Order: sequence, then C-alpha cells, then structure tokens
Amino acid sequence: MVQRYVMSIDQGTTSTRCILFDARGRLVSVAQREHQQHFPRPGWVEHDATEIWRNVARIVPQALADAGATADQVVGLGIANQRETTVLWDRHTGHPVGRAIVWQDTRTDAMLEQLAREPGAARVRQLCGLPLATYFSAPRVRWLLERTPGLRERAERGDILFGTLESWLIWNLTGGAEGGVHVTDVTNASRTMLMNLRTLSWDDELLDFFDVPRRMLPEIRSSTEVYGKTSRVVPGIRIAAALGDQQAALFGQTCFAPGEAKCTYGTGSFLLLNTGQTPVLSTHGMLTTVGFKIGEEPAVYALEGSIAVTGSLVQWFRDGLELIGSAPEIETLARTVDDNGGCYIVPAFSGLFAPHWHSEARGVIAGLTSYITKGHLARAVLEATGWQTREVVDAMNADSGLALSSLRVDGGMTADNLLMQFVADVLDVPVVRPMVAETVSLGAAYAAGLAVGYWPDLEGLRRNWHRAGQWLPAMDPARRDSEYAHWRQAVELTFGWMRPGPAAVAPGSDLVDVLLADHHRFEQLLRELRNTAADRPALVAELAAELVAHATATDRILGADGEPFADELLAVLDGDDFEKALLRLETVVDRHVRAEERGPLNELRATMSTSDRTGLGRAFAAERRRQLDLRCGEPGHIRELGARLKL
Ligand SMILES: Nc1ncnc2c1ncn2[C@@H]1O[C@H](COP(=O)(O)OP(=O)(O)O)[C@@H](O)[C@H]1O
Ligand SMILES: O=P(O)(O)OC[C@H](O)CO
Repeated sequence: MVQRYVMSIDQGTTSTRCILFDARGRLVSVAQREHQQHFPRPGWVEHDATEIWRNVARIVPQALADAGATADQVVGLGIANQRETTVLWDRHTGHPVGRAIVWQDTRTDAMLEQLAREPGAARVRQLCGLPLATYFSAPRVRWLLERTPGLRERAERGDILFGTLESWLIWNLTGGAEGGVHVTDVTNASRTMLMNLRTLSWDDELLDFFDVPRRMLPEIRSSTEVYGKTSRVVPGIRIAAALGDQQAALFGQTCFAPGEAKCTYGTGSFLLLNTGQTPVLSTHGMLTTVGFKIGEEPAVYALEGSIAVTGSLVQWFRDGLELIGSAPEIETLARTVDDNGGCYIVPAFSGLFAPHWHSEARGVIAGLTSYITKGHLARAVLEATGWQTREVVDAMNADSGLALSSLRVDGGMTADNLLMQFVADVLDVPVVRPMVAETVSLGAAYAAGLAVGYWPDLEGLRRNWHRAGQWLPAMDPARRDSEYAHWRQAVELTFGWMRPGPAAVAPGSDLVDVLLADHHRFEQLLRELRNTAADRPALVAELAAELVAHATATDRILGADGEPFADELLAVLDGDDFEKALLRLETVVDRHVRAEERGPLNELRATMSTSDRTGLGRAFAAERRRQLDLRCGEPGHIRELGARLKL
C-alpha cells in the first residue's frame, strides 16, 4: 500500500522547517533553513520575506526527497508561522515593500503613545482582546503607510497586499502574481488588532482607528479548511490548515478542552490556556486570542501570556557577548556555579510583554558585584525564563481563578534540563514534555490532517500524546519567595527607560503634570457625583478605575504607598447609603491630593531633573493606562489590590 503523509511548514522567527508526519504522528523527515536577522537600528528587527520564500522553495522538495515521497503521497499541507510579523507586497510583481517588520520590533512605540491619547483607544482592547503595544501588526502597517511615499495611495487602489507570514507563503505557493490566494486564518488575524474577536471579521472601528485600508487585507478563513492547491515549488498539494505557531503548539499538545494549557519555549515563550467558546477578557495582562477554529465549528479561544525574550537571550549570550559557542553550552556554564550569586537579568529587549506591557522598558543586569562570573550570568540568563514564566502563570491563575496544576512544555529550550527544573521549582508544579518536541509542526499537521479526513477526530489525536520527560518541584519555599522578590525588584528597574528627546516630549509627560492631571480628574468626578441627576453608576465606575490606576502606578513606578481607600470606594460602589459613603471617599481622596501636592510634588520639582521627571512621567502614564485597559476599577480587583497594596 502507498504510504500517505501530512506535510507541515513551521515558519519561525529564526528558521523555517518542513516536516512530513505519518498517520501515528511520527516524524518521517525534516528539512530546515535559517534566515538572516536584520537589526538596522536599536529596537528594530527585520526579515527578508523573499529569503524566507526561497527557503520554503528549497526545504519542501528536500523533505519529500528525504522521505522518498512524491507530492501525490501528501494528503495535505498545514502551515504554522511566527505571528504578527508584517509583510506588505505588490500584488502585480510579488515584490515585498521593504523588509518584513518582525514581532519583536519596537519602532512603533512613539506612535502608540500618540494613539493611546486618541478617542477610541479604550475600545481597542474590548474589540480585539489586545493592549496597544508594539508587538502587533496594525501599528506596523500604519507606520509603513505613513512613511513610505505613495504607499497609501497604492494600498487604497488595491495594488498593495498585507499579510503575516502564512498569507505571504500561501499567496506564493498558490501562484503569486498569477492568481495567488490572499487569505489568513482566524488565529493569525486575531494578532493584527484589526479583527473583531466576536464576529471574527475585520472591524470598521479598528480599521478607522489604525487607518488601514480594507482592500489590503486578506480574507479571514478558519484554521482547518482547504484554501487552495500549490501550483509552485511542488505543485498539486492541498493547503489545508494555517495557524499562528503558538496556537499550532496548543493544538499539537492536544489542549483541546477548556482549562488545558501549554508553554512553548523558543525565541520567545508563549503560554496559552484554552478557555472554550467564549472570549475571556483578562484583567491581569494576558491577551485574549483565538486558539483555533475547525472548519465550520465555533472558534475556540485562549488566554495567552506572551514573553518576548527567552531563547533569544541565550542567542544574545552566544552571538552578542560571545560567552558560549552554542545554545546548549549555557547549561554547562550555568552548572559551574551553585546559584546566581545575587545577579538578575531582565531581558526587556523589546520592552516587556505579559503581564507588564511596558513598551518603553529596556533590559537591565541587576545585582552586579565583583563576585559575579560568567557562570552566574549564565544562571541569570536561564532563570530569567523561569521568573518570566512565573509572572505569567501568576497572572493567568488570577484571571482564571484556578491554580495551574501542571505545565505542558515544548520548544527548543526544553532540551535544557537545568532550566526545566528551575521552571518546575519556581512554579511549584510539575513540568511535563511530550515525546514529539516539534509541537508547532505537529499541530499544523494535525489541523491539515483533520481538514482532509486523514485523522477522523480530536480523540484520535489525543491518543498520540505520550509523556517523554517530567520535572518535579524541589525548591525550598522561602528561597523561592525571596528570589522572586528580587526578580520583581529588578523588573521595576526597567520601567520608563526609553526617554524621548526634547522634540518628542509630549506636553504633560512631566511626572508632576501627570500626577496633577490625575488629581484634577478625581476632583472633577467627585464634583459631578454630587449632582443627583447625573449618571452616577457610570461616574462611580470611572472614578474607581482612575483611583485604582493611579494608586497602582504610584506603587509600581514610584515605589510609594498611596492613601488607603479600598473600603471607602467599595462602599460607594456598593451603593448602600450612597451619600454617606461618598462623603467618606471624598475625605480620603482630598487628604491624598493635599498631602501629595504639598509634599512629594514640590520636592520632585526641586530635586529631580526635567528629563528624569519626564522619564518617570511616561512610565507612570504607561502603567496607569495599562491598568485602565485591564478594567482595574472592578470590585474583585479592588479587593485583591486592597489586600496586596494595603489600600
Ligand atoms: N539547551 C538549550 N538551553 C537553552 N536554550 C536553548 C537550548 N537549545 C536551544 N535553545 C534556545 O532555543 C531557541 C530555539 O528554539 P526553537 O523552538 O527552535 O525556536 P523558534 O521556533 O522560536 O525559532 C533559541 O533561541 C536557542 O537559543
Ligand atoms: O517563531 P517563534 O517560535 O519565535 O514564535 C513567535 C511568535 O509567534 C510571536 O508571537
């Protein structure tokens, strides 16, 4: 009998892989090629989309040849890809407009600061599930349209197409300028900031907000269905699935049911929790994203904790600092010492993603003394991945109200035993790794195989999952707590680092102005609340959010205690004996405003340079905005903060 296979292409940040799988989910052949990383300026990261396409054109025939197979033995192709990376190209010539802007790139930071002040900014997260951050595609499209002469007109005429990498590859594989299919899938579309999470279609309000012409956009399709057949490279293969790589890993780890989660450790690391058929909006810095959509079935959603820099910190240690010759050597070097010697590395190379979302943060090495050796630094590099996972898991647990009981892992970094043990230690739960570590590719293959009937159902796929490795927690709780406290201290040092030059300083970014503006807002809202004809519930909700955002930013950015007000605020929100509760709240707010304006604000004016005040003001405003985005004024959140910050 002729053997049949499923083919997958995993178009990742550093390389592209083509793998053939058999019906039992076993890997039959692999072909892989790396592409160049371009860092033209600090914070900029680019790829050449043509180079990536050429790599695909080489590895697909190679994977077939290595398996001794022909195209007619391939039942379908599934594509998984690095997400958010943005390519624009000319539909007539097939040439990309400049290089692709990669998900790690932070060039849109200043533009996002501006956008955050525009009306409609608060709606963005509700519509697309994502915070305003440099990570996503829409700000990049706008940036390119604004800065490339004539491009907007060409886009509006329909001559320019936008896509993430799966769109680019599908268009090229199905004919390119000669009839290529311009599609994306829901998971990739959910990372653009342009798709409405509930309707799963491009949203006019979001298109308006980011000023992106609809004509550039691909058609949104489900994750598993036949989009077309290849007519180039190896003609005749059905393209039957596409998913963002992290969603593909969720699928490959068979996290099909609500409550199941995985974390993939590659260039960055991404923890996804299946939340079922309803999108859950996070109040703790997680993203809401589409997990997968099988054909005509309803979409399945996920909460995601994205960490920008994990494996790429190891790469930087190897290529930037040249302290090791290969990635696995980091473990050998780290094992030359017993601990980190008090040293912490916070790799905020692309700002900080989940749960912080500080685009203006930049990395630090903290706790340096002359005792520190390269062994300690190697430990700190690995530990950075562990602590970042811990922050994300804490936030995920807080959002879901459940404690994660074990973590399924995959990706290149899971080869590192010291790291996996550290992750189990800091999470205090078992960490398990499946037999097939190529979970992204496997997930894309599963999705394609399902679409063409190669595999009948999800249950059959579950049976292919086998545990290959497990790490159990063994760290002393007191040590865990004290080291986590040090880590958090180091994280706070990264906030507010990117200070704008004088020309870019927005009016009102001085910390004193930012704090005063908050005070004026409290007073105005309290005044409006005195009016019995006003929409009091709306005003109370707004005041609650403003107060909590201000207090949290004061704690996180300035390291100062605010006035306790949680009880008074909860009483007002509760509505019982409203007038009395309002009076008590007014007293507390008034006391805070007077105390801060008399003391610390005057001191800041006298003792801190303007540029330092601007840096802190921007960090404060960013944190405040982040809290507002997280709907921080809800009673549950206030109770939790009340206990944590002694509010
Ligand atoms: N033994 C190891 N210890 C720590 N990090 C490693 C190890 N082996 C590989 N890595 C890191 O893992 C990443 C590669 O993982 P991979 O899953 O292939 O990533 P991606 O899919 O993002 O390209 C690289 O960033 C590399 O530095
Ligand atoms: O290509 P990876 O594995 O680094 O994954 C990148 C992510 O999809 C970015 O969101």
